[in-house]
Amino acid sequence: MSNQILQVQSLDASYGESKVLFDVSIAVQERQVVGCVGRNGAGKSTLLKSIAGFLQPRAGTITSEGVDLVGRTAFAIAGMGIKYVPQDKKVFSDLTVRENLELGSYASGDYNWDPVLVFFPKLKVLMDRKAGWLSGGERQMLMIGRAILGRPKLLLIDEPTEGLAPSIVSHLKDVFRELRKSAALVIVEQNLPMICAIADKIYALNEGRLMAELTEREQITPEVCEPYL
Ligand SMILES: Nc1ncnc2c1ncn2[C@@H]1O[C@H](COP(=O)(O)OP(=O)(O)OP(=O)(O)O)[C@@H](O)[C@H]1O
Repeated sequence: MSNQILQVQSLDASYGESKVLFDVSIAVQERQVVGCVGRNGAGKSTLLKSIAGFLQPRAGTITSEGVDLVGRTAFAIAGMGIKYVPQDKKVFSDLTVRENLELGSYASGDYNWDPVLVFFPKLKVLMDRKAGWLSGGERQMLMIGRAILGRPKLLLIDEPTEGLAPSIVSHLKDVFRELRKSAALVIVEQNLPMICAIADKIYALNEGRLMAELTEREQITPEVCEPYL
């Protein structure tokens, strides 16, 4: 279906000889929030990396609105409005927050920072601070802020709340609820109350295989997801 923001079909992925994903299929519609849960090493990050073009799949197809993503570079995929926020919260540590945002603007061609600063007003007072000195929460704000430049159609966000204080988790939850008004989100999360509060659909992975696809509101609960962690 061409109006699908993302369709992954029968994806196999590996690092060298080591196979990590087996026959994984997921679908994301416009403005949907899709959660991906699973134990450590289940292959969640590998799934996001494959979609974002950082890892070329061994088999399977990945399309966005009918356009094939496999074989395109990560830069080209980002240019199509599919932005990836990795788990490692890597920023340019020696550059200021402002300079990090400037690089995001340069890459996306979007120099309007108003939406970023509406979501994350704290970044205004941190503009001249080196990004390497930011707290984990502030760094996550910068990463997500940079990713929303260019008004992406799909955000792939890997464990955004890991290690963050409850107040920042709650803030990010509100930000994701706002972001979904203009973009679809795929969020890898271990925080089940948080992801269940905002997701329309949850995929559970285990040892590289899809174990469950939860689509009914009453299934999207921490209790139902817990056995997959
Ligand atoms: N660059 C790499 N080279 C080789 N193996 C890797 C590499 N990255 C990940 N793996 C392996 O692939 C498997 C899946 O890892 P992945 O990071 O996708 O899992 P995950 O579900 O995101 O786990 P976590 O929650 O711990 O981040 C693991 O067995 C991991 O050791």
